[in-house]
Amino acid sequence: MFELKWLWQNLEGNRARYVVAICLSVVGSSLTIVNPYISQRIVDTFIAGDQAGQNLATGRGLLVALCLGMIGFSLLRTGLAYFTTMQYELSSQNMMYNIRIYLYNKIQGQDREYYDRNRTGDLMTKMTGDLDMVRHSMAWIFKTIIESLTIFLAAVIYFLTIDVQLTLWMLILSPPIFIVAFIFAKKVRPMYIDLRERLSQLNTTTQENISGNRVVKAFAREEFEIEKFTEKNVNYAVANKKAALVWLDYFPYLETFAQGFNVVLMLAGGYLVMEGRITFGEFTAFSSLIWAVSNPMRNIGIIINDIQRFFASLSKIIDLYYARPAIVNDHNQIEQRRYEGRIEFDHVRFKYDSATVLDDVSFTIEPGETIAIMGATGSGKTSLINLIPRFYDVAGGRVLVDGRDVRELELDELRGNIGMATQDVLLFSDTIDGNIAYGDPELPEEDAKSFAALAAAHDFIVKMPEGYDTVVGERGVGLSGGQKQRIALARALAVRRPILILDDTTSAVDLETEEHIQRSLRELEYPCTKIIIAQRVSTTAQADRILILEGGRLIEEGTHAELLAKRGYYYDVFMLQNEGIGRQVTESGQE
Ligand SMILES: Nc1ncnc2c1ncn2[C@@H]1O[C@H](COP(=O)(O)OP(=O)(O)OP(=O)(O)O)[C@@H](O)[C@H]1O
Repeated sequence: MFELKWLWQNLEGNRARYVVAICLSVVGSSLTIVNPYISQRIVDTFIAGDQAGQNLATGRGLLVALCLGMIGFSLLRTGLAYFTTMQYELSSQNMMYNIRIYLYNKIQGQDREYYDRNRTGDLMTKMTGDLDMVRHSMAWIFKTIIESLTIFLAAVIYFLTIDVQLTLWMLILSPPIFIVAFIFAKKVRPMYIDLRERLSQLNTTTQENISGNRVVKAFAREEFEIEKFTEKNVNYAVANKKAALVWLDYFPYLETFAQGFNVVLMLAGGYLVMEGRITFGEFTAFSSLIWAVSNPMRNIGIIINDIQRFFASLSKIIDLYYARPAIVNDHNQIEQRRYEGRIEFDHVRFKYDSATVLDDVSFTIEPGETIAIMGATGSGKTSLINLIPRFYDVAGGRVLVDGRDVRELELDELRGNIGMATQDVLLFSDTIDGNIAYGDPELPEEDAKSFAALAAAHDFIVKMPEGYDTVVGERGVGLSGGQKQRIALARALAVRRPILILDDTTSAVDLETEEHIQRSLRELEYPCTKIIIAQRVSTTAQADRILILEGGRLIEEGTHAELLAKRGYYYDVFMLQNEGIGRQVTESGQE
């Protein structure tokens, strides 16, 4: 079976330990029959046999030895069980540790499309609940199965050596138990797959609610969110109960059959004792080992339950394990070149699934140029810039950097030549200094400060209680939208890359601050091609050229003055923005 083969492969480095654990399980479980055997000897020799009285008088030494043997074997079994469990735990924990690292790297290596398709809550479920279910199965469920099977077989073999007929009478109950268990397993499997899906939905709802908590509060939608959560919670609980109740449907049959072993033993065993075919001691051995046959049968339902959960979780992990991103970053250790920063879009077409977002887009940006991109919301601006670091691949045409198709370039090198501040600002829960130096951990504090000053962030940072050492909360909590944008800009500038992409980075800052940032960008001390997505004419007016996108097509291209003269989309936006603020920007781009 593929899943088990996969587990075995991933057990590498811990296989010997796991095999030792299995062997010890088998040995330890086989020893279960030793004490019933000693009991049988004691009963036949000293209690119920014809010579019992005489043996008791003359063979006390043997009796004591047998009793000590029983105690000794009990202790040995306990010690073995302890050591065995430790081996299972160690090997399964080590294996999961390795798989967890691998999966985490795998998630890191996925492309943007993967993140578009997969929910965070689902990925979190895979990395936590599913992995733990598999570990639990490796350590406990497999152990239980192996030990139950061994005890069952050892008991049956021992019974056969005593009396074949009685053994067969007892095993008469096994086939119906297996049939019931098989039907149960078939019925319950899809339920656990469904249950796993509902758990993932529950986690996704919880995760979205926690990360979107500020929006929930802003719209006073707590009640709605609670209802949404309750619905998912009820769904999960109902599915859980349904699966548990299926087990309960089968439980009475399995339990009755399991109890039936005692009845068969009493009837058939009692008859054989009366007939003199087996001794009273042998009957005692049967009686004290009957659990070894009935318990595995009784537990078969629970084991099947766990096995189904195990396979449901394992298949999710395997999906993630083998997920191949379309855009693969091999992280080849090559010497990274510094690009000049020439960018060319050559009849680019791009789509998400089947929806075309960019169509026949062509333009060239020379090294050092500053290009502004403007367009209505949804016109494809972000999609366009995402093609440069190859977050997505084009559906047609080519994107070239320094004259080479980005698909031919080494991804680390390509991305290592681009500084980017995205529209959705994400800061890590770290110090402000740590956030600015995210792309270059070696960045001296003085440099972090000077980039913060360029991004108009220095003044507000030094006013914070601990200045650059202030820890910002998750996603930059404690900072205003504009402050977050400025730190993100400082972070993008601090890496000193030859291509700088800013996606609406100054949308939340006031005009005066924006002017400061524009000046900084013009006066950057390192050579850099800048692509700036902006909605304000005050930002775009300063650019060497402006591209206007509409419905995924490039409809206008030129300088501020050229586009105004064209009296098209840009001119309309210019007029609209300047009506209310007293024509701050003139046609020549000066304030
Ligand atoms: N990950 C995605 N999957 C599917 N469709 C997407 C995805 N991202 C964006 N789109 C769609 O692609 C189109 C262009 O989106 P894009 O974000 O590029 O526009 P934009 O011009 O940057 O908009 P805005 O100014 O609002 O940021 C939109 O219709 C959007 O719905």
